[in-house]
Amino acid sequence: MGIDFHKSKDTRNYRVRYQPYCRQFQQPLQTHHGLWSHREGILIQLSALDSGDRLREGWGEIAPLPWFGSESVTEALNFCRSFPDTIRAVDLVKVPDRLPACQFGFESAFIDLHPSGTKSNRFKYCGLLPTGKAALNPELSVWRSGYSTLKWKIGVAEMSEELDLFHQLISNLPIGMQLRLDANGGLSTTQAREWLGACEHAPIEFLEQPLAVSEFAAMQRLAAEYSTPIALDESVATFPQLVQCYEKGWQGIMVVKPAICGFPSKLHQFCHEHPIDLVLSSVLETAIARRTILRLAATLPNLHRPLGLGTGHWFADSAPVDTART
Ligand SMILES: O=C(O)CCC(=O)c1ccccc1C(=O)O
Ligand SMILES: [Mg+2]
Repeated sequence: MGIDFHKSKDTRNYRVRYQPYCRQFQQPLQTHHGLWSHREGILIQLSALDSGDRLREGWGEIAPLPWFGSESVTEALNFCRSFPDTIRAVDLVKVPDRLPACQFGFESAFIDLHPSGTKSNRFKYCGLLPTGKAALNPELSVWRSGYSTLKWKIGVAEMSEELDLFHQLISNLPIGMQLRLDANGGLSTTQAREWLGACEHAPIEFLEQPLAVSEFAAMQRLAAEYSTPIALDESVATFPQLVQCYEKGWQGIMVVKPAICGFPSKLHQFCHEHPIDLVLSSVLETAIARRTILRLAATLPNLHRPLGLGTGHWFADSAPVDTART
């Protein structure tokens, strides 16, 4: 990950193959952005014979999240079709900034070809609860999966109804369990204040993206006024946005979804040069992108917060996707 693959000495020609996929969720995920029922993406495979005539393969994944400002799967697929079917590491610069999920996918495949022996890190994870009343079901597997932190979506239903569920959820939380609340930018300033008031004496790790991306200054004011931390998510979706929020003086938590944040090497470098309070988070990608994210996590400094990757139970077919055809 420390290697910048744009300047890599790897001059080999790799054959590129790609395979679109679609995975159904066990149940749709309800967020302020709407109802989401399946994940579509593209698996990337690079292959070449090495000097000893052994086949070398690297895998990457493009898992866009257009409602967060990344490209769509169609745009990603059009790019894959237009890209040469043989590439070298230096060709990564040709993946433009308007396609951050493609930047992640293609560089991931190169990283996979050059695995560096990183220390194995045992991380804590945050499990994703279903939205609304469903979270209260004690039979849910997330309650028994050993998570120390759970995330619950808000900004979806009527405020009073959600607050009522919130109090029930809090009173049922096991001792020591923390909760992340994620509004996906769906609250007004007044509602955000009401939520932050309700969080005051509850075990809330942070309130994620309470307001719309355009409300940066208002989120800075909320962060200064309340004891519950505010985390940015949609506001820092892509790498240029992350840099911009940092430069505008955001000192709070940043939830970064590597799969839509552009080149992992750029994120790696930025995190090494700047002391950011980082949470890595899933976009409900497959095991391929997850592997890249875990490799990245193992190389980052100050990654003290549980990883937002506790989403495996979301898929109906939880077997890892490990084959690709063209
Ligand atoms: O970050 C996590 O803990 C879980 C992942 C998550 O919440 C999520 C998953 C897919 C798309 C958007 C989001 C989000 O954080 O808003
Ligand atoms: Mg979020």
